[in-house]
Amino acid sequence: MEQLRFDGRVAVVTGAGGGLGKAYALLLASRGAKVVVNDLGGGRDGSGKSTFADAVVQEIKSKGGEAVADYNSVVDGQKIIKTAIDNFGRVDIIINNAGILRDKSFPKMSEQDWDLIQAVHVKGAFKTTQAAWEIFRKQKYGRVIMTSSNAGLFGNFGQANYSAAKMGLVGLMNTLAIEGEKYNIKVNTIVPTAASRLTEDILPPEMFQAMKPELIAPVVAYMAHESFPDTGSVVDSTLGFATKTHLVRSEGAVLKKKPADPVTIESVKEAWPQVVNMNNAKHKEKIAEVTVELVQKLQEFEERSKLDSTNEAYWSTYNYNAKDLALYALGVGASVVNASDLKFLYESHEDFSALPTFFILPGMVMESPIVGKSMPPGKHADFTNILHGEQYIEFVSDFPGTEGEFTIRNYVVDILDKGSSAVAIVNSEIFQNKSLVFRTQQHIFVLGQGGFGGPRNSSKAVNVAAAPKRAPDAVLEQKTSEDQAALYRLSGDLNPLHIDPNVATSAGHQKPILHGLASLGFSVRHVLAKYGGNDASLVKAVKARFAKPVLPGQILATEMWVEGTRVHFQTRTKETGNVVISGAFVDLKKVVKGDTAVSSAPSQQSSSSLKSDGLFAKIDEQVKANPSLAKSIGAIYLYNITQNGKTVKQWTLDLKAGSVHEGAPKSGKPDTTMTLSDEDLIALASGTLNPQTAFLKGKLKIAGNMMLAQKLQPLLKSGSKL
Ligand SMILES: CCCCCCC[C@@H](O)CC(=O)SCCNC(=O)CCNC(=O)[C@H](O)C(C)(C)COP(=O)(O)OP(=O)(O)OC[C@H]1O[C@@H](n2cnc3c(N)ncnc32)[C@H](O)[C@@H]1OP(=O)(O)O
Repeated sequence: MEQLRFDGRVAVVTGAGGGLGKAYALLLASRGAKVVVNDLGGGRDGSGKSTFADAVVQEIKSKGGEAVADYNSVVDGQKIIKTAIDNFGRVDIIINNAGILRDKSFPKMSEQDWDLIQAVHVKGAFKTTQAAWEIFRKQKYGRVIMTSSNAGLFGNFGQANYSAAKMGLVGLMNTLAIEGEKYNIKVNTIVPTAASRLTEDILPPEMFQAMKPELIAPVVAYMAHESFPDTGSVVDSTLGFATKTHLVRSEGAVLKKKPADPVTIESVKEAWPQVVNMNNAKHKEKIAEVTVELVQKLQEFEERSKLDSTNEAYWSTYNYNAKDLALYALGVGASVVNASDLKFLYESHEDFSALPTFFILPGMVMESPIVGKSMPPGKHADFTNILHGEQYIEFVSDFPGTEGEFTIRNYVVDILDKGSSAVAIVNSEIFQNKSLVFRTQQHIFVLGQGGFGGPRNSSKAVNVAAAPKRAPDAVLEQKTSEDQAALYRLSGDLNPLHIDPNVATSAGHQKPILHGLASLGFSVRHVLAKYGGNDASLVKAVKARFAKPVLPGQILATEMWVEGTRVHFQTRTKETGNVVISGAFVDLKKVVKGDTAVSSAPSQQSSSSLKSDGLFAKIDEQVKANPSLAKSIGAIYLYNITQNGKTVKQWTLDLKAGSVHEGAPKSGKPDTTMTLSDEDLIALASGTLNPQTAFLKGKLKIAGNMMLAQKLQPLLKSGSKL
C-alpha cells in the first residue's frame, strides 16, 4: 500500500511532551506533518513546569522534521492555534490529547478536583477546537481527535470527575461531527490505554511495559489522515488492537395496553421486560432516526389497537435469511443426497427457495405469554404440559423471498375443553411492510387442563380433513436421524422435551420426541416432491394433526391421495405402523406429477446416451491421435454429468494415461472434478457459455484444481469442433 503521508498538513497535538501525545507528534512529523508540540509541562496532576515539549521538538528536528514547542494551557486553546498559524500559516489536525487526573472516591472529591478535570479535558478540547473551527470551515478541511477513556464509557471507581469529563468529550464529538459534516471536518474519538504518565501507577508492570504508545499512534494517525472515512466514531485501541464502540437502543415498548389507557407505575413495570429487551437493539446514526422510530412505533400501536379490539394480541418481529432457510431444510430432512433438495440448501442455487413449512416458524412465538394468560381460572399452560396438537398455514399473497422481516400478530381465538385436556387455538397473522403475507393457526394441546366447562369445538378452527378411503396414490418414506430433533431445534423451538432425556421421560416418553413441525416438514417435502414439482410457491395451504409422538431415528412414511388440487396425506412411523400425522392436506395452486426421488440412498447412474457422449468420443480420438497434447496437460479429470440435478453419467479424462473413458478413474484420484449438466457442458464446449460465468452461476462446480480445470478448456472446445 502507498505510504499515508501528511505533507503540507499542520497538526496540533496537545499534551505531546510525553506518552501518547509524544508518540503521535513523532509519527505525524515522520510522515511530513508540521507539528505544534503542546505541553503545559509538569507532573501528572498538572503542577510544575517542564521542557518536555522542547525535547520532542528537538527529536523531530534531528530526524529532519518540522515542529514547534508550545507551553500554553489547553484552556487557552486559541493561543495554541495561534502558535500553529504564526509558525506554519495553517492548521489541519487537532489531537486533543492533554489530560490530567485527580482521582478520589466520590465523597472525598472536592469541587476543585471536579472543576480542574472538567477544565483541562472538556473545556480544553472545546477551546482548542473552537479556535481552529473557523479556519477548518473556510478551508473545508479539518481532522479532530478527542481522547476519551474506558473510565468514561464504563465507569471506574475513584474517577467520577474524569469519567464525566471523558464521556463529555464523546458528546462533544457527536455534535461536532454533525456540525462539521458539510465542511469535510471529521471528528472522532480515540479511547487509548497506553503506558503513560497517567497509567504508570495503575497497571501491572508487565502489561505497562507492553502497552507502548507507539502501538496506538498509527491508529490515531490514520484517524487524522485525509483518507479516514469515518466521523463520529469512538475507537478503542491498545496493544495493537482496535475496536469501535457505540450505543444501541432496544426496540422499546409502549407503556400501556390501549391508546386510551393511562400510563401508570404498574403499566411501566409490566412493560419493563420489553423496554430492556436488547435482542433486537440497534444503533442509531442520527437523532432524527430516533424521532422517526418513535412516531412509527406510536402509530403502529394505534393501528394495532384497532385490530386488537376483540382479542388481546402479542406482537413480535421475525427476521430470517438464507442461513435460516438452509438450517431449517436440514432439520426437516432435506439432504444433498437428493439433488432436488439442493434448491432448499444452497443459497447460490438458481432456484434457491424456502420450504413452505418454514413460514410456520414466525407464528410459533415461543415467548408469547398469551396461551398462559388465556387459560381459565385454576388452569395453566406452560412447557411442562403442552403438546403441539395441530398446525395450519395459509399463504395469502406472493410466496415470501429468501430473506426478510415479518411483523406477527399472535392471539388466542378459543380455549376448548376436551374433557381431561384443554386445547388452545392460537392464530398468527404475519405481515410484511404492513400487508398480510400468510396466516397460521396452532392447536396447542394442554394436557390435564380440561374440565372447566368450556366449549368442545370452535367455529374459528380450521379443521383436519379425512383422507379418502382407498389405498394411497403414492407413499414416500424417509428415515429421520437420531439427531433430527437436536438439529431441528436450532430453528427456534428450544423446548427441552425434544433434547433433554429427563424432561422427556418425566413427560412419559421413552426419549426426547421429535418436534411435530419437524415431522410435518418431512411430509410436506414429500408431497411437494411428488405432486408439487418441488416448487414451494405452488403451496396455498397446509393443515395437519399431530396424532402421536415421533421418535428421532424412526422412518416416516407419507401416504398421499390426490383429489383435485388438494393432496391429502397421513404419515406413519414405519417401525410401529402408527399414524403420527392425520387428517392432513396440502392445497396446491396446481398439481405437478413428478417422480422426484426422496431417499437416503445415493442416486443411481444411468447409462442412457447424452449429447456430451459425442464430445468425449471426439476428445478421446484427439488424445489418441496427439499423445503429446495429453502429456502436456497431464492430469486426471473427472466429469460428473447431471440431469435435473442428479449425476447420471461420469467421464474420466485420464491425460496421464492418455485415455478417455466412461466412469470413474480406473486408478489414482482425479486432480479436478467438474460437475455440470449435459446442456451446459455442450454450451461450454461450443464456447457459448464462459467457464467463469458458469462457475459463478453455480452451473459448473469444480472440486480440486481450478487452474487445471481452465487448462482443459481449449481441449474441450477443440473436441467440439472435430
Ligand atoms: C406459543 C408457542 C407454543 C409452541 C407449542 C409447541 C411446542 C413444541 O415444542 C411442542 C411439540 O412439538 S410436541 C411434539 C408434537 N406433538 C405430538 O407429539 C403430539 C402427538 N399427539 C398426541 O400424542 C395425542 O394426539 C394427544 C396426546 C395430543 C391427544 O391424545 P388423546 O388425549 O388420546 O386424545 P383423544 O382421546 O384422541 O382426543 C381427545 C380430544 O382431543 C382432540 N385431539 C386429539 N388429538 C389432538 C391433537 N393432536 N390436536 C388437537 N386436538 C386433538 C380429539 O379430537 C378429541 O376431541 P373431540 O372428542 O372433541 O373430537
